[in-house]
Amino acid sequence: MASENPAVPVDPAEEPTIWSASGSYEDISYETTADGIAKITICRPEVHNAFRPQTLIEISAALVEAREDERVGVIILTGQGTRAFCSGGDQRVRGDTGYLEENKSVGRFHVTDLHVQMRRLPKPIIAMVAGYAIGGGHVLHVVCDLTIAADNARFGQVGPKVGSFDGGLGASSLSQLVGLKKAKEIWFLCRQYDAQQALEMGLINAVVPLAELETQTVKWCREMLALSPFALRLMKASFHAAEDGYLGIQQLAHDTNLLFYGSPEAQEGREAFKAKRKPDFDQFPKRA
Ligand SMILES: CC(C)(COP(=O)(O)OP(=O)(O)OC[C@H]1O[C@@H](n2cnc3c(N)ncnc32)[C@H](O)[C@@H]1OP(=O)(O)O)[C@@H](O)C(=O)NCCC(=O)NCCSC(=O)c1cc(O)c2ccccc2c1O
Repeated sequence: MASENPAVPVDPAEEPTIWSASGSYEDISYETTADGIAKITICRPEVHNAFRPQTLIEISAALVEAREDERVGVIILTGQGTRAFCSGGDQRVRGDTGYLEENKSVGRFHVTDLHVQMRRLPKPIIAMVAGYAIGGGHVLHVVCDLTIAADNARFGQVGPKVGSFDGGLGASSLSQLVGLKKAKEIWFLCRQYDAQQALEMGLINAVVPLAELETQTVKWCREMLALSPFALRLMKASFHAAEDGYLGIQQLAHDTNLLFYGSPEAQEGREAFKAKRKPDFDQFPKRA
């Protein structure tokens, strides 16, 4: 919002949001703001934004786009319209071998790789949820780093009702969020929970009026954009390191490498190799 008094600087968190669309996608849209927010929207409102393989392939491509874009610091994942964030796998293309991509006879679960990609992506991903986050759509928001929900949001798992289950992050991350007993309740009873209940159980970060969902989510994004991107990257990796085992440690370790490469000590090793001389590491302290 423009300040009425030109002497008073505009709070960047209050700047109006102008989205620019890019890419050519069938099931999603990809938009960015000039100040570094990317928004990925599932555009299948006729099925409450259920995903088919193509949808997940496109989300994955858009995440790569957002990751590679050095201007982007935070990513919003959402669904088109106000009735649903996402209702999970499109049951119309669920085959006997997994979800079927067009023109393929053998199915698979594209979410397996997508969940890993979201977890390893070194920028915060924020789920912006209006309406249903159900089944695999619920797991998607669980895998996001933060969730802002509209007051009409409804959360729940339906797997055991429809002959499915997600024992991956849909179980482990969920129980980290809400505790083991509550996570088991969510899966064993397949109830739906409203936004307030979800907030109370630690499943989401905030509930806002539906009409303010995007402005509030953008405000959260801008607060993150004002912070050190590398510190956020390391915090995301740190939160996942233990649960992700060696691969979690790998992420943190390689992030440390990124920092180490900038140090005179690492540079001495590189320069000595290139100059075909012995490296002089004696100049560096053996730090306590
Ligand atoms: C979400 C609902 C509770 C909403 O109910 P409501 O009564 O408001 O709306 P309708 O039921 O009338 O829905 C409107 C319209 O959308 C269609 N639709 C909704 N969800 C889906 C869906 N997931 N797939 C296909 N179509 C859907 C619905 O049929 C209506 O169409 P019309 O033509 O009749 O108008 C309720 O809709 C609901 O319960 N939906 C089903 C939720 C569901 O079963 N989701 C799948 C769960 S399993 C899953 O997601 C999953 C995916 C994976 O990739 C996995 C991978 C690995 C392991 C496990 C996985 C997994 O479990």
